Amino acid sequence: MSLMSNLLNKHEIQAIAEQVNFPNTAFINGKFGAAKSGKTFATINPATGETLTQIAACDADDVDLAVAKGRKAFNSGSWSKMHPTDRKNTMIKLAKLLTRHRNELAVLESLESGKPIKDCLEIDVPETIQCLLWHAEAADKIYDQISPSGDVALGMIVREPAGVVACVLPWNFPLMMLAWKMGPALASGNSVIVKPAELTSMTALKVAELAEEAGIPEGVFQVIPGLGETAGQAIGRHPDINVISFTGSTEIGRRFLEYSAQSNLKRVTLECGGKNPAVVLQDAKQLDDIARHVVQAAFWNMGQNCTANSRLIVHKNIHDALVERIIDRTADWRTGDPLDPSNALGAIVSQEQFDKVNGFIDGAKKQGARQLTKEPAKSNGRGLFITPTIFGDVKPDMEIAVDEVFGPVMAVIPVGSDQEAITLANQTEYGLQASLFTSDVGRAHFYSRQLQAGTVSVNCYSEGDITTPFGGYKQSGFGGKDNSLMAHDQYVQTKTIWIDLSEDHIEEDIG
Ligand SMILES: NC(=O)C1=CN([C@@H]2O[C@H](COP(=O)(O)OP(=O)(O)OC[C@H]3O[C@@H](n4cnc5c(N)ncnc54)[C@H](O)[C@@H]3O)[C@@H](O)[C@H]2O)C=CC1
Ligand code: BAL
Repeated sequence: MSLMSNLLNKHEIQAIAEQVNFPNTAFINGKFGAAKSGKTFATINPATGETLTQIAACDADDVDLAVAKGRKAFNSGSWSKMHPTDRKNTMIKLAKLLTRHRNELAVLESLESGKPIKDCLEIDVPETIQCLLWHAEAADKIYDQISPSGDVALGMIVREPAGVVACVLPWNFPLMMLAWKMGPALASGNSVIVKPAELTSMTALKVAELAEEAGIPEGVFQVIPGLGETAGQAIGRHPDINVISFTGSTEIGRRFLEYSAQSNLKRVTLECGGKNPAVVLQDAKQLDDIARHVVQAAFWNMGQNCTANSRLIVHKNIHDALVERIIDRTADWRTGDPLDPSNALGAIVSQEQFDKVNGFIDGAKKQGARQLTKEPAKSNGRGLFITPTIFGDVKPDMEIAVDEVFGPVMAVIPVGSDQEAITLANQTEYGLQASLFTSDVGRAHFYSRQLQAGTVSVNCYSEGDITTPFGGYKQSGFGGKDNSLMAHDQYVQTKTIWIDLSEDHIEEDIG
């Protein structure tokens, strides 16, 4: 199956946008329907301010129903005890359906999130499909273990699905984060309940439609859109959910730990914020390449990325030459209509985020940071646009050097030595990702070990790929990893089965 998305032209994209149906009802036990309360909330196109549709606002009653149906499906074995090869094939069928609907998914994703359509077509949708396929393939390739317990016993360590899993999603990569979680959770045999972020519910609901068509049994994959305070909290506190896999802010991640402690001690895995550094050592060469990576790292997805490199920590000897190149490169990142495939950046996801990012920009100016790029274009009158903004001479204690901005804002911090660069890079409560640039392989090894981050990319900006575990150190994450086979560990529990093989026992049995 080809995962390559043909990049459509502007007119073709517009035509899809005009015809596409907006999925807006919850998907519980194989049926689409309104929330029990009948309540809805608006989903808004951040590029135009228009309301796209009203989405079912699920709350505790809907969560109760979905969990009951998920548990029933789990206990029935319709999925949990299905032969792993059949689970694999069903998930592959889903991936094929996603491929068939890839353009529609990309347009829905762009419309509700403001993400540039080029990214949706070339990155988000293909990687979503690849992720589901990769985990599907793993379903019948992960083995249980036999312990080294000698001849007197057979110690079997078996992996069993955890049960009912809830995935609580962010809005910055709605489809990709869905796939990162539903892929391994379904492949391991769980019943999966998804709560999309309230800003971006539609693509998860479209996936539900396709999951049904693929033949995933009812109750096994359910989507309950809703607000964090209501649906999210009800999930967090539910006594019959076994695992919650969360991506979002550290503040809400912390709350899920509280919910768990106050309810049934459900397992919680957290993928939270970051204040990620790009560290450029004194010996770094290839400044053009470095500038390309640093700009991508800071501004991709309008900087709304948990691994955004929002701090550039650069040795003073190469500072000017590098910063000049970065400013030149930034001009290539055209910001505008997300549905125009020639734009690299789209809209900021919501008014709240837009105000928050502008607050950081204003704060940086007040605190004395030097604005190196033009005054950011803050809006086209209707939509929420902020052009890439770079501040120089940033002091390590300024807000933009400390807080997660989650917008297209880069803080440049000059340093006098490589060790100072590493010390500053680690001077944060977060530890998700760090990029390190050096021309010396020894330094690369030495300093990448010193960086306190779940992923360190050397001479590039990267989060790794589907084969490498993703998750943070410190307050960036907790409890498990996304991606790679380790992701499956989030969604299984291990059981020891100890079978006595001692001679006494056998003689007794034989009589
Ligand atoms: N690590 C990451 O990838 C992300 C980080 N963020 C950070 O978080 C900041 C705030 O963005 P938000 O959308 O507000 O993220 P958030 O952390 O509030 O939302 C993430 C998910 O948690 C749910 N949620 C919110 N409040 C809840 C509650 N009280 N109980 C249970 N569930 C709840 C939301 O509905 C959503 O599904 C951003 O400015 C950014 O700094 C946001 C999204 C993704
Ligand atoms: N960049 C993938 C994870 C996240 O931003 O939440």
